[in-house]
Amino acid sequence: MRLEYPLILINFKSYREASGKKALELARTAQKVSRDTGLTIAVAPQLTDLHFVAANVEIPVFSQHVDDVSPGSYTGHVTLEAVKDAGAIGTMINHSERRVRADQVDVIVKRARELSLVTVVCTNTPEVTAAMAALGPDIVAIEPPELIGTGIPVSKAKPEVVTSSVELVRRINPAVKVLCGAGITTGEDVAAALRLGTVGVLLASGVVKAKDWEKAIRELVEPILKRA
Ligand SMILES: O=C[C@H](O)COP(=O)(O)O
Repeated sequence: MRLEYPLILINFKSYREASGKKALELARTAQKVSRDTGLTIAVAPQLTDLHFVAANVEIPVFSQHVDDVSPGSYTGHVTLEAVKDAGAIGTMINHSERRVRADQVDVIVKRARELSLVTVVCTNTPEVTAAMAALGPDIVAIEPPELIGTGIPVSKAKPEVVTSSVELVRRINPAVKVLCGAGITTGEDVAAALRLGTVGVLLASGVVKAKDWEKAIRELVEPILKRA
């Protein structure tokens, strides 16, 4: 599946509000807004919900994590092959809440490419973003961990972190797309992220914990529609 941009990637994390049947409800809500607006809205459900969600929606579905192991005797691990079989189009790697070593990122990115899986490598500083871009993922997502879940958007609180990351990626590997995340909750936060040179956002609590998911997602994409 070829991803279109801008991209809104909603990470369900381990929130109870978006697990089990509710994971599919939220994914279908995202799909409804995506169909109405023509914008790419992707979801990253918990692993236990991945196949269930991917089998019942047409929007892009990502795994939140994979391990750097091949199929075989690896109890409790998650292989790229398994998330592909489950219907994911790609995977996040190295989220600040699920860190892996740089050498593991390197292995995963290379193997994901062989399997035509999209890779979203999460980073915490411009320097780490530059290092991860050199490994050739499809996407890097710069997210200062201290802003995660705060509702204080990185695109306004730390714009320089975003612009530095965009600039470094442009220099080191211009084929890599840049998302930003952490504290993104409003359409203006998304618009600010796009103005800073990213191609979209990675977010979680602003949608998952919203009382009205559809209203929250529509509000997020409104400014993008105005740009079009
Ligand atoms: O994966 C999403 C990021 O950790 C941001 O989380 P947040 O939108 O709740 O701040």
